[in-house]
Amino acid sequence: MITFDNVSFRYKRRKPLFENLSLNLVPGHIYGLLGRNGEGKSTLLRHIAGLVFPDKGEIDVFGFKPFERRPGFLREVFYIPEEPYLPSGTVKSLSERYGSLYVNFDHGVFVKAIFQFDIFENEKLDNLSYGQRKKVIIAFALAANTKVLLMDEPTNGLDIPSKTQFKKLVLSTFNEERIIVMATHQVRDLENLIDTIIILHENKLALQAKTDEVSQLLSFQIRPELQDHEDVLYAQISPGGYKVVTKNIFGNAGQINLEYLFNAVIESPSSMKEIFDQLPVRN
Ligand SMILES: Nc1ncnc2c1ncn2[C@@H]1O[C@H](COP(=O)(O)OP(=O)(O)OP(=O)(O)O)[C@@H](O)[C@H]1O
Repeated sequence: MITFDNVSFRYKRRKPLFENLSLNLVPGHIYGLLGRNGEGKSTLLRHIAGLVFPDKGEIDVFGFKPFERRPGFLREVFYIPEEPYLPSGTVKSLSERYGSLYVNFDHGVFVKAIFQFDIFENEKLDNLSYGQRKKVIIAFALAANTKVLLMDEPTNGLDIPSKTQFKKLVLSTFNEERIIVMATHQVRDLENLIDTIIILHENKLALQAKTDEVSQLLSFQIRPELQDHEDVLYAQISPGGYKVVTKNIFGNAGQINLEYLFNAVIESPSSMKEIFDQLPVRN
């Protein structure tokens, strides 16, 4: 379990980034963390990883205070920053040298992921492109089998087939004991992968909802015209008419569009809050 209890934080000489932020993340879920540029997504991941500590409030990660960075904590939390660092050596040597830092490291998972990402085991890490380096660190992180896996913009630099492989690999290595949090702007890449959406907006948690809750409460449709639009929470013109987000009054769960959901939360935060306040409080 990861808990933020009334966390406030600002970088020195900067405006506040989080104000009394409370959050509960539980094992068995893949969270998608969304927010506009500079909203604090990377900073939130860095708080969980213990690389930044809060000015106020408490953070608990499976019983550890992250910023103490105890060995038991470091063995169970893997953080992939947007620009990951890789040491020198071959792809294979990464797993051989550093896998033992993680008690549950599965060399077989690493080899399989590397193969599926079309990377050669004997390739030198220094010679890899940005996207290939990203794939290697993702393969290593999935093989590390930590309880917590934090990924910042994991699909940046991945080509289209690799994004599909990425989703398959994440789902095939995921289990009920793990928490995965992915911060991204590439919302399409998260479709059918994440099961819970977190949106940060203006120093606060604007939304935390499971995808099935979103589809029960909201409807995403295309309307040829936008005449009677009182019920519309968000509309965007598109080739087939208007793509709109409305309340789901008929209760038929349909497909979610994460981009429109995000825009609806940013444009109509109070209406969205009212709708999502119907959900039970998470402890
Ligand atoms: N080390 C730092 N020192 C001072 N300010 C920082 C530092 N790191 C980030 N910031 C500032 O904190 C704010 C949040 O940054 P952060 O990278 O967490 O946002 P983000 O939501 O991940 O942004 P993006 O979507 O652009 O990647 C930004 O205004 C950024 O300039």
